[in-house]
Parts: sequence; structure tokens; C-alpha cells
Amino acid sequence: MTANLASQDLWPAPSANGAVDATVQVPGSKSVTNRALVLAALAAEPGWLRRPLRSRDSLLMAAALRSLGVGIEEGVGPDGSGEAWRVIPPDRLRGGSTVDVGNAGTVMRFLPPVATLADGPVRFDGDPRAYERPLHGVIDALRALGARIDDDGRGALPMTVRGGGALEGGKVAVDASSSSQFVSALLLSGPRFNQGVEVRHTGRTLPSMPHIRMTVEMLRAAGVQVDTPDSGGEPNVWRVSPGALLGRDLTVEPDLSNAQPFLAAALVTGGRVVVPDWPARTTQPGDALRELFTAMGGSCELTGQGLVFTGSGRIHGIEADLGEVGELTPGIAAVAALADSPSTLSGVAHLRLHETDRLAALTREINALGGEVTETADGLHIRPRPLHGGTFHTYDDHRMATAGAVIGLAVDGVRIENVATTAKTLPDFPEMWTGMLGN
Ligand SMILES: O=C(O)C1=C[C@@H](OP(=O)(O)O)[C@@H](O)[C@H](O)C1
Ligand SMILES: C=C(OP(=O)(O)O)C(=O)O
Repeated sequence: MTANLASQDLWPAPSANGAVDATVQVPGSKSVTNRALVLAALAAEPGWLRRPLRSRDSLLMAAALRSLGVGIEEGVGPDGSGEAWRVIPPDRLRGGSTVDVGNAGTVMRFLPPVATLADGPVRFDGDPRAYERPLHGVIDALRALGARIDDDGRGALPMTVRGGGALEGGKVAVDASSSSQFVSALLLSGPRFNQGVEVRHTGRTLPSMPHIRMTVEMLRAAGVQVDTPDSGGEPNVWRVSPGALLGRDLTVEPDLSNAQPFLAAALVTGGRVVVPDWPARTTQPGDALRELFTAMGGSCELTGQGLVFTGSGRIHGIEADLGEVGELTPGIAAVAALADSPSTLSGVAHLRLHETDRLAALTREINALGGEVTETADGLHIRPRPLHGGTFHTYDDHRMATAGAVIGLAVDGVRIENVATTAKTLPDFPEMWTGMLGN
């Protein structure tokens, strides 16, 4: 684990002068935007994506789909209101390009199945960290379903999918204990495989179930038949029937996981933050923040204005299995480091394979500020200690940067290395943060 030496800029994280009181418009969900782009690209007719997230991960997804022949026109919606992208699927997906996945799990896992439908080879490459993130579940499953893939035998990037214009599909077993995205990836393209797809998860644990539910709901909204464990099917088995996908007119919800640092600011300063357009019902894991941050000392109410979240001035530790909502772990760890009692976060061993080894990174960086964090087999134990300023390294991880900013609210002199890494999913984070603080 090494800090990115090319990006040593230090951002002085602003400390809060008092209780925050702000309304924060949070940009669109990464997970919804990137699923919507894939489904729209595979559809039988054009569709609209309103309020899409414009960030590194979603722009990489759009660029990759364009290289496969998909038309994506960026502009305003049919009624002239707000940003909207029109997605025009091609008659035939085109091979011959190289897809840059950056360090986007959604791009590196969701697009290889799409590439099997292209009429030629599609090479996949990305950031150095992308070479280390697990992809074997997708590669092995696609081979079992009839695809030809050239890799170096590690089951990881870089690799080339030799698209043959179609894929047979059918039944496949996959161990998705290292990433739920293996399952989502196979389901998203499943309706376009000749036999559809039946995915059986064989591993002991399966993280991020809400994200799999998001995949299923979005497929169904595109007219696809999906049988799931939730709908009376066998446990750990998902079945997607072959068929055409409808073009949709879809409005992307705000990214509730990216709302986390702002809600945390209300908790840490005993203030109030309103997030407009918080959905009344959603598959986003960030919705669990209402419960988690309430248990940690805040209170919230879903009103006509959005989610109104209020801190009490006290922060409590928490014992929580975060397996379903792993991407919330860095933000919860940051708040837990400032709490009045210890916390134990469990169920997140797979975070060692995220943008960085998040368990190691959080432990090292919080401890460097005087904290007492220890890694467990599947999470973190956090004993709050008086913290002091210092450099908070971020390891090219957007959620490390926002976690450091949360700590900086309460601790003078925290400097965040490479805050620009937040552009992976939240490009305007520094401006939004200072705006929230009234600076
Ligand atoms: O499908 C998705 O959109 C995601 C699934 C989760 O991945 P893992 O299951 O690999 O944790 C999550 O952490 C990631 O941020 C987004
Ligand atoms: C794990 C994450 O991203 P990715 O989609 O790259 O897996 C994340 O955003 O926390």
C-alpha cells in the first residue's frame, strides 16, 4: 500500500466553526447511472437518462460504450429541463477498441459481458490498482457461458474479450464473495444471451445485496423477466430470461453513499443538513444511513424538502455488520473515531479489494492522527482517542478523502492528500464541502 506520489497536493480540510446548517444537492448515483447506461446500450430502442452522474466512473462507462458503437448524446431532457443523456443503441456492438476501466469496479465488471456481444475483440485495461481487483468471477463465468477471453492467467486485467456477435449463455456457478458486481455483471447482459443466464453464487458470503437488488429492479423496469431468491426462487440463484430490453426514460436518484459525508457533518457538529430528492423507496445501500447515523446519535426525518438530518452534539460508537453496505464503511469509521464509545465494524473483509485495502488504509491514517484502530478478520475495531492534525493519505480512494474531511471538521490541521481523487464519483466535493460550511 503506497500513497500516490504523483498526487501529493495537500488540501487543508476545513474545521467547522459551529453547527452546520445547510441544504446539499447531491449529484446522481454512480451505481444507478452506470447500470442505466449499460441497460440503455443493450436496449432495442433509444432511451433517456436524466440527472446522470458526471464523474470519472460514469464518464469512463460512457466512453467505453461509445467505443462499442453506442450513441450517447449529452444535453438537456425532452422537456428542456435539466441535464439528460440520450442513449442510442447500435444495430450491432462494435469490436476493435480498448476500454479504459480506470479503477471503476462497475466498468471493469459490467462491460466484459457486453463485449462478448461485440463483433470483434475488445481489450480491457485500467489503472494499476485495477490489475489487482478481482475479476476472475466474470472471466471464468463468461468462458463457461461460451466466451473466448485472453488473459495472462491471473483472472484479472488486462485482458481481451474476443466478441463473437452473440453468446450462448445458460447456467453458470460463480463465487461472488469478493464482489457482488460479478453477479450484477452477468445479470445485466443476461437478457441478450441466446439462452439468458442462470447465475448460482457458490461462495460462503455475498456482500452488497442491495446492489444486486438494484440490478434486478432495473432489469425488470426494462421489461426483463428475472427470478430471484427474494421472489420465491432458490437461495443464491438468479435467472434472467432472454428477450429485448425496453428503452427507458429514467431519472437518476441522488447518490446516497455520497450524501454520507454531509450527513456526517451534521452528526459531528451537532448541526442540520437537508438532502433534497432523497427517495422514499430505493435499493441504494446509502439509505441505511438513516438507521446507522441515528444509532450513532443523530435523528432524521423524510419531509417534502428531502431528508432532514440533525445531529445532537453527541456521537456514539456502534456495533454493526456492514456486509450489505460496505461502501459506507470509511465514512462510518471516520465518525466512529470521534465518538464517545468504541465501535466494531464487521462483515467487510472484501473491502481489502476495493479502490485500496480500505481496512489497512483507515487503520493507518486514523492512527497516524492519534487514533486507536485495529483490523479484525472482517472489519475494524475503533477506540476513540483525542486526535491531532497531520496528513491524511488517500491511496487514490474517493471514500478515504471524504472520510478524512469528516475528521477534519472536528480536528484542526488535517491535510488531505489528493482530494481530487473524489472525482471518481463526486467531482465537486471540495466546493460542495466549503459551500456547506458557508466558506
Ligand atoms: O454494483 C455496484 O454498483 C457496487 C457494488 C459494491 O461492490 P462490491 O460488492 O464489490 O463491494 C459497492 O461496494 C460498489 O461501490 C458499487
Ligand atoms: C467500491 C467502490 O467502487 P467500485 O464501483 O469501483 O467497486 C466504491 O465506490 O466504494
